[in-house]
Amino acid sequence: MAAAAALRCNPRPSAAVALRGAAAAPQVGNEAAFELLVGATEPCLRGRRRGAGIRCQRSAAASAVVVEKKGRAVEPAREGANAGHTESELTVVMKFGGSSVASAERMREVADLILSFPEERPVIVLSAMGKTTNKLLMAGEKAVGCGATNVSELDELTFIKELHFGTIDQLGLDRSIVSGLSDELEQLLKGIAMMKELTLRTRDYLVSFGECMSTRIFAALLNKLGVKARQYDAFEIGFITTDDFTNADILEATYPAIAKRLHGDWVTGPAIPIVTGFLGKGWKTGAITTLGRGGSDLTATTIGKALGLREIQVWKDVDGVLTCDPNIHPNAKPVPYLTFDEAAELAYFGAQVLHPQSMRPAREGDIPVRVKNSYNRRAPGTLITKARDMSKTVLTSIVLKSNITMLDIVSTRMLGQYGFLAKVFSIFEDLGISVDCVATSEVSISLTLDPSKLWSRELIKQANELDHVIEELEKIAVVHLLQHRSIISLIGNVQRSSLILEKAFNVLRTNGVNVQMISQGASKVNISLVVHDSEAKQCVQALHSAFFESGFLPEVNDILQDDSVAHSNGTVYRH
Ligand SMILES: Nc1ncnc2c1ncn2[C@@H]1O[C@H](COP(=O)(O)OP(=O)(O)O)[C@@H](O)[C@H]1O
Ligand SMILES: N[C@@H](CC(=O)OP(=O)(O)O)C(=O)O
Repeated sequence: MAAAAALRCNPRPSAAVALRGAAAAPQVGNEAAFELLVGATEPCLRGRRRGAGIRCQRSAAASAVVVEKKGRAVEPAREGANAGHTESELTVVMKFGGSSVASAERMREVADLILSFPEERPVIVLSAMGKTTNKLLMAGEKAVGCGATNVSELDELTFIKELHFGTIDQLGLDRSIVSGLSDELEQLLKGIAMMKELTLRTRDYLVSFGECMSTRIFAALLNKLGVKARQYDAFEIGFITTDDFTNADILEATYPAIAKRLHGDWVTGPAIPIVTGFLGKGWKTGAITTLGRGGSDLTATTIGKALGLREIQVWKDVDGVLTCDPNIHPNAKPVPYLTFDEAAELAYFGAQVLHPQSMRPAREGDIPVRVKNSYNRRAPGTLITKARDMSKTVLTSIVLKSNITMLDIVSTRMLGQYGFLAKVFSIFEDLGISVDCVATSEVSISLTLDPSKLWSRELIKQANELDHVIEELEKIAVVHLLQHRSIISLIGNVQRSSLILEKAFNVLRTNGVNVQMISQGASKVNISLVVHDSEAKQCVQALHSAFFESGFLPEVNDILQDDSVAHSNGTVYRH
């Protein structure tokens, strides 16, 4: 079986490039203890990779680890734990968010959780502890105006030091693990105070201390527990990004680079990799970048794709992706299955639970993503895959994105009809502003602007930025700027749009809400409605109650099984 797998994995061995020599080691069965694996000093015989990264194989005959560029895709069997992966390979990536590692107790629990999966050989991605990122940002803002001599007294700096040194003490670790970083952080804050300026580039350097500290502490904890672990700063191991500070995009070169580094280190000296989430290195500047708030999810899926892992797990403080934000509706329920498309729409349109870009690598590598609760391990969570049976799906989840800017743009007919749309969008392109939802008529366009892209510019400049957009648009159109709007996204099966919209508009009419724009059709899994901010939460609550708590969906499912309704173009059903 192993030999056959190896053959399939390396169809053109002559094209392979020798990476590193290594002595043969005995194969270890899947059932072998975790400690045995991480304690092993020799690489096992074979490994193979899927996805866009490199494929690695150690030839038994040549006694060398070989790496070759991805040729034709190799489909491993998926059945069973670690199916298709040999013992020399890392199998899953497990990402733990800030809430999962917020304290010494939580770190112990996460260590215990990881060790409760002895059959896995995981890569661990960690976020900063608890609210550290927010505290760092706050410290930076305060430093701008407090004067260098007062930096040491900043409450946020004291909080960060107490949290990290306190955690180290409680875990019985050595303070030197982070003392250098702590000094560097204080120096940086003094620098900001002296310059009286906090640029986006400095902001990214500043927040990087959170992940750099949490990963060092956690790696030290695992090592203390007798489990070999190795800490990595993502910006040192090949996470190459654009230089868009605070919202950088991962570049393609990242995949082979991190696969080479993580796999190479693993086969020469197996130790669980503990990688900083959220961080990268700008390809032009060489400076530390961040991937946008919540970006550790993206770090995890990038690693999953690069190494062709069996599964990507993101461990949160909720029982998976829920039917809506639990802060909006306490009765939100876990959604057991999602497709990458649904999850991507959901994330992009505001569900904080997943980073907006995080589904892309998973989809490209076709690696399943499991969203789990580190506070409730037994909860099944949400499994996100390429496809699922949508035949009985109507609505999956309701998402709210607030504080949206909307523009109504009506042509002054200075341009021909065919030139109007092109001109409008070229203005957004020139100014680098993303558009979320669009509705067009012959001579007008309504659209909403992506707040995260606006946010990524300095907040202070936002007003000027919009002024500039409007100034440009007014050369060809009459423009109305509508602020404080919200997008409510109904994620589900758009093939059932009549059913969804009939129910939704019923609810909105009952609540006296006027929809200001609707966007449907472009996405097969999302219908977006724009309402005023002041009505949005109440709308989501009412919609959630109507769709998920009133027995509506089970009733619809019953009807969908009835052929007569299946052919009734979606309009005949009971209320
Ligand atoms: N549809 C949703 N499903 C689940 N959680 C959601 C949803 N919308 C918003 N959330 C919020 O997202 C939080 C989890 O995301 P996040 O804080 O980024 O997790 P972590 O920091 O652990 O990665 C939850 O605590 C919840 O409050
Ligand atoms: N620490 C970063 C990155 C991150 O992903 O965090 P979390 O996983 O806790 O959402 C942030 O707060 O944005």
